[in-house]
Amino acid sequence: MQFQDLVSKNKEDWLKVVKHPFVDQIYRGELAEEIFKFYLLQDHYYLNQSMRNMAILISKAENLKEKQQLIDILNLEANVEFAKYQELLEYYKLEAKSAEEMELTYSNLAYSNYLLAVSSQAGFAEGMAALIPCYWIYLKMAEYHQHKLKENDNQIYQEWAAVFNSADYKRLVENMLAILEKNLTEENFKKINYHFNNSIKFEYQFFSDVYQKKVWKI
Ligand SMILES: Cc1ncc(C[n+]2csc(CCO)c2C)c(N)n1
Repeated sequence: MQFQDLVSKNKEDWLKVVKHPFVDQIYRGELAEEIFKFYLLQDHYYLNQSMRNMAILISKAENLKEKQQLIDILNLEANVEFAKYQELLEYYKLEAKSAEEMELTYSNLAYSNYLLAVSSQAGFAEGMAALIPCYWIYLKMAEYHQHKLKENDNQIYQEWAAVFNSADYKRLVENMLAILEKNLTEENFKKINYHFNNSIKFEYQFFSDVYQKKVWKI
């Protein structure tokens, strides 16, 4: 079994994420600033949880090479993406809040806790399968919308997009895919696909809630 089998099987769903209006508009420079600011605050929480999740996966990695690769990715997350978010929050004079102090979207709370639950309670391969859409889909988004940046005169959105369009980022994602592929078998494919698909759906819902600025209310 190969990563490509997961890609084909889930194509209809992941293309919906890639083509979500939030993504199209950010690459065109047309996304309303209010929505972007809302995304930043929600995503700040998500990234914090995502770093915890990576730490769990690092602890479960099978060998030194996999550990080193995952540590590199955590390093990128902490020192590139998360650092960029801190800068952006300062630029917009926004203050990142803890979960108890902010209103989260339902999908943000559900997705970040889903990742932590799979990583801590299921095996290493399942944890990787649940986590990979988060990285891989941002690469697919970059590939699909990159050409729109030429006419995008929003400097902030350009900088945001640049994080996911570097050779370094591509290499890190490819390393993750190789780790998953090594752990993919006929026997575990169904389970792996289940987690991969759930996270793709969570990515869609994350954008969808943010696009509507829809916090969790009953
Ligand atoms: C909901 C949500 N899903 C995925 C990402 C993208 N992302 C999160 S961590 C990471 C690794 C590199 O820092 C990447 C690409 C996001 N920001 N928000």
